[in-house]
Amino acid sequence: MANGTENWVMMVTAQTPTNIAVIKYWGKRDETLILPVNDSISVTLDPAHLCTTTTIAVSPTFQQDRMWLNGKVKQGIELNYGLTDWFNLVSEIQIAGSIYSLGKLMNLKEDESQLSAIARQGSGSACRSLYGGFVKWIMGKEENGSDSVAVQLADEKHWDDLVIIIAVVSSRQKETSSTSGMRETVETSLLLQHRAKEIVPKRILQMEEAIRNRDFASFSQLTSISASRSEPPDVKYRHQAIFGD
Ligand SMILES: C[C@@](O)(CCOP(=O)(O)OP(=O)(O)O)CC(=O)O
Repeated sequence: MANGTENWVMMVTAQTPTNIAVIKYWGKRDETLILPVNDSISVTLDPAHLCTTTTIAVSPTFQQDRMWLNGKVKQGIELNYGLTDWFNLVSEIQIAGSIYSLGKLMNLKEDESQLSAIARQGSGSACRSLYGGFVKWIMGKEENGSDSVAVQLADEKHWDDLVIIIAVVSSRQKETSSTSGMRETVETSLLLQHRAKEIVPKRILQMEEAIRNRDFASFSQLTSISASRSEPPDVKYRHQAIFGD
């Protein structure tokens, strides 16, 4: 306990990879435990190119919780410690995963369910960064989230000539956060439950097969359908002028 005379600082640093979803999750069934409405699959990016370096510091001399992101203080963060996060990428763009690297920092190696639960508190998709290669985040059914875990589908050597190019088209922070976008979708979308129950489970199986067979045509097609959140066929019945752009 702090008695006013102690001035120690304890620091731990961890580095974790980021991941990019190829079958995305969109919507949470529990916002506290961060439990998704559907399974998702991602590719973990090579940490030699993209990663997050997180340093956490605790000290009885710290007066308040503070967080720095890429060297700048972030406001409105409530933590019981000082935390610095560095992305080796220019901005806070949407590359899912690893934001606080919490599981790794706490060094909980044994229990996969606990690791996923802790990583999810940083950002739901962060639990997929616990493994390299291709990773599935199983949504789980239990109310306490114990079966909502990340599992590795194939390691990083399985498809080693697959190259992912990240093109940063804007460094502006996105206007709607994933958290609020998902909340609004869960509250208002008539199609979300249909997507989660009927569409995604089939896509997950197709994607698993595409990864297993290193079938780039299917892999890329499934990835782009999942990213656009619209369904083929992409038929526009109205003239372009009606859309007003
Ligand atoms: C579209 C997504 O990238 C959304 C990721 O959302 P987050 O997991 O980053 O959301 P929060 O937990 O609210 O921080 C889809 C995905 O990565 O599966």
